[in-house]
Amino acid sequence: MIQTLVKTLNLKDFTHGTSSQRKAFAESFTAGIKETGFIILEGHGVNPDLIDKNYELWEKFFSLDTDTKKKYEGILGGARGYTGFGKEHAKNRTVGDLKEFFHVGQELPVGHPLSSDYAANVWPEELPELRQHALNFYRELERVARNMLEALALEMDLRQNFFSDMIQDGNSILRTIHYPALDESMDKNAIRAGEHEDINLITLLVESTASGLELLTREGEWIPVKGEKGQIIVDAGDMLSRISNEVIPATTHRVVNPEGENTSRFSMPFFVHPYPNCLLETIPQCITPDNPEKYPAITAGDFLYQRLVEIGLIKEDK
Ligand SMILES: O=C(O)CCC(=O)C(=O)O
Ligand SMILES: [Fe+2]
Repeated sequence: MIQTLVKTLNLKDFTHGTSSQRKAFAESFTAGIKETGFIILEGHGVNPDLIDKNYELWEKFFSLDTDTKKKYEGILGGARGYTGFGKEHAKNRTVGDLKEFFHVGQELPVGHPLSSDYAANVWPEELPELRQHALNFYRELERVARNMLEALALEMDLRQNFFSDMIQDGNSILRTIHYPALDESMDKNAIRAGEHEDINLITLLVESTASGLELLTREGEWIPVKGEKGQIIVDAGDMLSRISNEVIPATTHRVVNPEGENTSRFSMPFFVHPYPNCLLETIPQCITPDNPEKYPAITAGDFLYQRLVEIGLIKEDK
């Protein structure tokens, strides 16, 4: 049932296909995120060795002692660097998630007009190789995101670069997450990642090392989704929901605690964000008499700030 509900698509159909294959890909992707919330992507062209190398290096980082990891903590509400265990919680929860993670953000050349909009990345000095591999991976995921957004624009009858221009030099985040094996000291009410929607336009979830990811169907049923090695799961976030006037709702998902073998889990979501000054305005085609405009325009930066307060990563200025 799960296999039939969440479609598997091949990105080559869009990047190298005939015009009818491109159209079919765009249609299936859009229908998938609209109706189910997730699609599984193959043929994305990200080198498997690059994925393995990133996992290998990040696993080494998370195995460092807590004091060492904390040297890289606390940069702009977790926008960059390390966020410690239990700190982030889903929007309507007070119990922290059972995870620690590390954020890598956009790096632009010195003198680039947007370079001062972004905090500098932090790199663990214990792992000198990490920077190059993480940034290569970031660029590759940006490329895949751009393709997916072009497909979405095609299906929505928008100009090809409508969405991909929004993420040009954008504020996307590569998050590597470590969910440790459960132990007695952990809060019994906590789960690996509480039910939530992502803040951004779309998310690319690179193959995780274990199961646990679940999707809430439009019918209100939780179903497990596990990408196989080499696959990327793609879902829609709140920003896309907002500008599409909820025509494409954000996907509700969570990561549940292991039931069988109690092992740690690693995953790497890439949150695809616009540049901070990008105006999130409702797409006119998504406003109809039955679906009048729901949200005023807001910049991506302001929207992100509001949401980071809600999930406990930023304390609001009073
Ligand atoms: O670990 C996963 O598979 C999903 C993580 C997630 O949903 C998130 O960090 O927003
Ligand atoms: Fe998420």
